Amino acid sequence: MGNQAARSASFDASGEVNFDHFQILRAIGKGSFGKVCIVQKKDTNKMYAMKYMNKAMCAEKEAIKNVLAEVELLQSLEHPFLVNLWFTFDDEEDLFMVVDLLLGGDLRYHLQKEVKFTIQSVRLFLAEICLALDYLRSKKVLHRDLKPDNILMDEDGHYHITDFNVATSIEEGHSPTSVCGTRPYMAPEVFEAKKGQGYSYSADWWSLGICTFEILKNRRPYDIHSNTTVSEFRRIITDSHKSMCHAISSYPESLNDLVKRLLETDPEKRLSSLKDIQQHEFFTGMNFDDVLNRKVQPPFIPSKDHLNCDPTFELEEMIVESKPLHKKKKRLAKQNSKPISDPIRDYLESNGKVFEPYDRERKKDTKEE
Ligand SMILES: Nc1ncnc2c1ncn2[C@@H]1O[C@H](COP(=O)(O)OP(=O)(O)OP(=O)(O)O)[C@@H](O)[C@H]1O
Repeated sequence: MGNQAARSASFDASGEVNFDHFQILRAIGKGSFGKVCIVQKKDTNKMYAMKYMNKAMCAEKEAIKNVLAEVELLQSLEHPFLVNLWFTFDDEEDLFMVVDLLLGGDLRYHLQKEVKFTIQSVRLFLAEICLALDYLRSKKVLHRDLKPDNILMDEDGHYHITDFNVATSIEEGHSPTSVCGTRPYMAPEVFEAKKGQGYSYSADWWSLGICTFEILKNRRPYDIHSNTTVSEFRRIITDSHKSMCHAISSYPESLNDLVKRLLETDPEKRLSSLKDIQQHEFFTGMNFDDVLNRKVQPPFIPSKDHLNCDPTFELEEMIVESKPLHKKKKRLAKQNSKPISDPIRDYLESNGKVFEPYDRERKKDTKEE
């Protein structure tokens, strides 16, 4: 991406974090609400992924509430196996989230490439994600959309959970009851939440069970789709339970048992805590402190020869995009005379709040002083 504007911009590194503090290197991805590019912070030279969402588009898609909730939630979290938020700021057009840069591609990408994960890889994958889920539980957070698309790998082969768009905080004594997430990965109690009792942390562990099966077999255990109805759901799970068990029967018994216990339909009986995991035979001999400290060498390391993402995003940004990021400075300078509506700040104002940029680096410095 051309970055003349960013490069030549003068900026005050001691001031509030903003777009000028970063050099835009290249576009790497596109989600339903925004785009992602690789950036370098000019004062520290650290690399990050910068997600930016057009404010007007957020308002059009009625996504403002969720986006702001995600930003607020991410500010309270930090863990080696999450994609951590470092900075948030905005300008007239966009809301920016600067997060850990993970260049190993998402798990979906590797499944599509038909990577054969060894038992040892699956073991480390599970240990790292279980540590992240345990951390989320300690923060009273339920992710609600754990799936291969939302698990990113770093260049060393460690796993990181991302996309907290539908995550929720669980208040003491209040179980969430809204049907949320991606159907093929949704726990039965979430799928049936409206007629049931609500659900809790164990819902994420069901999704982890589905992901684990998918890593082993490169397909999901149950034929559930975005249009599967509540009444079909139970029948599909009951009818396919035997074939699910059969499909994994050639793996070591301890792994078999683990997958079945993650895919336990009764959330009360489901394996759903780090303690359960640490005591399970499949993890005999695994030192979870070493895992947490990234001292366990990942058996599968994503290829470094190429960026594990689609190069078309870069081309699209340069050719098709009507408001390219690298021309932002000029564009905003032209607009300066015109008053621009700001749906995000308006939304906050109507809720008695103001937009505040976030800077995790500065927070850490202030703590250390
Ligand atoms: N932290 C990151 N490091 C490296 N690449 C990333 C990072 N976050 C996202 N990407 C890339 O950008 C793409 C789009 O990510 P994004 O999170 O915006 O959307 P999504 O998860 O695909 O979709 P949705 O917006 O529907 O959740 C991802 O598929 C991935 O290739």
